[in-house]
Order: sequence, then structure tokens, then C-alpha cells
Amino acid sequence: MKEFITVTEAKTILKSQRIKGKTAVLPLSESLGKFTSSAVLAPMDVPSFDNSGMDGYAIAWDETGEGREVTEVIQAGANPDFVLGKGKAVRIFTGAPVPQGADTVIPQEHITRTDNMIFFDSAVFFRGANVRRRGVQCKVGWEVVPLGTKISPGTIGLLASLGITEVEVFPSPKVSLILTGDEIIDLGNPLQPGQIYNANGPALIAYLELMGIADCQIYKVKDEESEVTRIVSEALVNSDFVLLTGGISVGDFDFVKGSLEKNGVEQLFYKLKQRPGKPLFVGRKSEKLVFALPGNPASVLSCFIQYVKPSLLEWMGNPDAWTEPQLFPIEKDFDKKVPLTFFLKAKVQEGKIHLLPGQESFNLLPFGVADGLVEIPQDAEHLEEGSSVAFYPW
Ligand SMILES: Nc1nc2c(c(=O)[nH]1)N[C@H]1C(S)=C(S)[C@@H](COP(=O)(O)OP(=O)(O)OC[C@H]3O[C@@H](n4cnc5c(N)ncnc54)[C@H](O)[C@@H]3O)O[C@H]1N2
Ligand code: MOO
Repeated sequence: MKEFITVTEAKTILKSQRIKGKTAVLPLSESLGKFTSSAVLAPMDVPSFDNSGMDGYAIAWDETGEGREVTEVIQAGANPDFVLGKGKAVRIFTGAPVPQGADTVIPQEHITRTDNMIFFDSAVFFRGANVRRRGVQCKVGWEVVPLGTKISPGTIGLLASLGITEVEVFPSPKVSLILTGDEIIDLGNPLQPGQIYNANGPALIAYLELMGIADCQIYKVKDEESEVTRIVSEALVNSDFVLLTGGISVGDFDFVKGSLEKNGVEQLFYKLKQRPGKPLFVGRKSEKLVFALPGNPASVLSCFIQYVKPSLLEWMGNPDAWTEPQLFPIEKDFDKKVPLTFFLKAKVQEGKIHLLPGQESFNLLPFGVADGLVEIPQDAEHLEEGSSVAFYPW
């Protein structure tokens, strides 16, 4: 039962969970942004035939550079079945197969042509010039994409060039998002006294979308224990990650912790020495992680960036899920009186950290323009202007 632990301890516990998604074979068209779960080996040589890198004339190299007689034309897509004779040349175009017997292509702008004869200056060229040899990109069996690579448009281009239609990856997780609170109203409805708009839901859905996670089931729940318990039970069946917002503190209507316990969620930790996000609860049920995020919107986003995001990235096979943050110098002196880790909304301006006004946990104003969060360590009481601080971008 870990309670009121440090940020470092919390991250160590989360890192040790080592929960990963099951691998899946996806069509190339659905693989963008996913991480490979095995290395990809080349199934063929690429290029699969010697071909011309230029529009020009293919010849058999000969230092003397005497004129050649042009006998054939080879277009891209053709399949020449002849052997180029001595003293002969073929008109050839970029990407067209170089015929047997030829080994060099002279670009047309270096050629003087008279009727069927071509002439060029052999001092400018060398044997093999402008011919893209079979297998020069890769040969059958080469590891072309290592395990743990994030599939980019470039990766897709490479795999397509190899004729690969499917790739083994870690898929995106199914996420359930449970929004608790009687006062929370969906956008588009007028607010009655005492009500507020649901900010946490749209913010988290946007963040998941940014991470390529589209499968998100949203539940809105009243602050009633039986209802929270029922929805948690459903969410645990339907998803890999369960995120909740609100109801995790100590008020009479905070039922989340009890509901998680009733559903057999094992507590990994509860309450951290941090601001915002002090009452964060993290639990596990078999291979599923549950994050009960404190309802204040700044706490929700801070806890997401610090704990949920890297856990999701790890599940999705990102080898750098828990990578160390970048360090930046802070623009001004900073003082802190309480022994808590602070996560502060910041902009990076001219390479320096500019802390934004309005750092209270209910206040979303700085999040409107922030580039990310800065971490002020638990034991730091005074930071001089120019001191290095860890920065976590969105
Ligand atoms: N006696 C104590 N009270 C509180 C403590 C404490 O230690 N002792 N901790 C405070 C801290 S720190 C936080 S953070 C909050 C967390 O409370 P809950 O997780 O129980 O969240 P709620 O009370 O349900 O809501 C808090 C706040 O956030 C607003 N909220 C909730 N959901 C949304 C949403 N979807 N969109 C926008 N805003 C939302 C809600 O209206 C409340 O204002 O507890 C402190 N209390
Ligand atoms: O997380 Mo609370 O928002 O620390 O105030």
C-alpha cells in the first residue's frame, strides 16, 4: 500500500509494471505512428534489377571514349532480352533496366549525337557511373527496420518499395475514460448555477488522439457509489487502460477509490508528494492499468503527461517511453516553500523556460498556450536564474 510517495518512487513503480500490448499484424495503411514489434527483413533485393539513374545512353565502359552506334531504345518498365554489343549504345531513361553487356550510363547532356552515333568525353566518367545496381539499397534478408521503430511516412515508403503489405506492430490500446461529477455538463448545453463545463474529457480525448489512440470509450457518471462501481466494472472488461477523473479525494462524494477496490483493482500507489495532482491513484488489475486522476483540470493534464502518457507509450512498444526529459535554463529566479515536486506550465522562449501565470490546479488559462510542463524538484527551495530544469513537452 504505497501512500504519499515521491514522484521518483511513483515512476519507478510504474516502470516496473512492464505491461505491453499484444502484437498485431496490420496492413501498411493502418500502421503509421505504431511501433514495430519485430524487425522487418527485406524479402527481395531492391533495386531488383540494374537500372539507369539518368536519361541518356547505356554503354559498355571503355576508356577510349570513341563514338558508339545507338541500336535500341529502352523505356522504364521494359524487359530488354539482348546483350549490348561492343561499340554499341542504347538510348535509356531513368529507372529503365540496363541491358546485359552495359555497365555505364552517360547522361544525355554530356552527349554529342550525330544521326545514330554518340560521342562523349570519357575523362569525365567512370565504369559504373549512373547505374543503380541490383541490391544496392538492400539485399534479401537484410534487417531494414529494427524492432521498436516508430513507423513514419518514410518507413511506409521503404516497406512499400519492398512489396511489404503488412507489418507486425504493437497496436493502440483501448482506453476507457470515466468522468465523474454531478456538476459536469457537456459542451453545447446551458450551464445552471453550480454547474461547470466538462473540460477534462475533451482535453484527454485530444491528448489520446495526439498519441494516435482513437479507441476511447467515454462514460459520464454521477457521484453515486453503485454507479461508479458498475461503470468501473464495465470499463475494466472493455479496455486496456481505465482513466477516471474526479472523485478520488477525501470528500463525502468521492467514491472512486472504494469502487476500484470493490472491482479488485490492486493499489500501486495513492497520493504523491507533488503539486498539482496530489491525490492521484494508480492501480492494476491483471494486465490493465487504472489511473484515477484528481478532478482539477490542471491536475488531470499534469498527471497525464507525467504518468499516463509514458505508460501508454510503453504499452504501445515505444522503447523511449520513459525517456529522460530535456533540460532548459529557467528565465528567472524561482522560490518554493513546500517540499513537494511542482509541475508548472511553461513556454520555451529563446531557449529559456518562461513560467506562465495562473499555476493553480483549477486554472486552465496557462495550459491554453503552454508548450509543456517544467519539473521543480521536491527539495529545491530556490532556483537561480539560468538553473537547468527538466522540461516535458506535450
Ligand atoms: N480536505 C481535502 N480536500 C481536498 C484535498 C485534500 O487533500 N483534502 N485535495 C485537494 C486536491 S489537491 C485535489 S486535486 C482535489 C481532487 O479532488 P477529486 O479528485 O475528488 O475531484 P473532484 O472533487 O471531483 O473535482 C475537483 C475539481 O475539479 C473539477 N472537475 C471535475 N471534473 C471535471 C471535468 N470533467 N471538467 C472540468 N472540471 C472538472 C470539479 O468541479 C472540482 O472543482 O481535491 C482537493 N480537495
Ligand atoms: O492536485 Mo491538487 O490540484 O494538488 O490541488
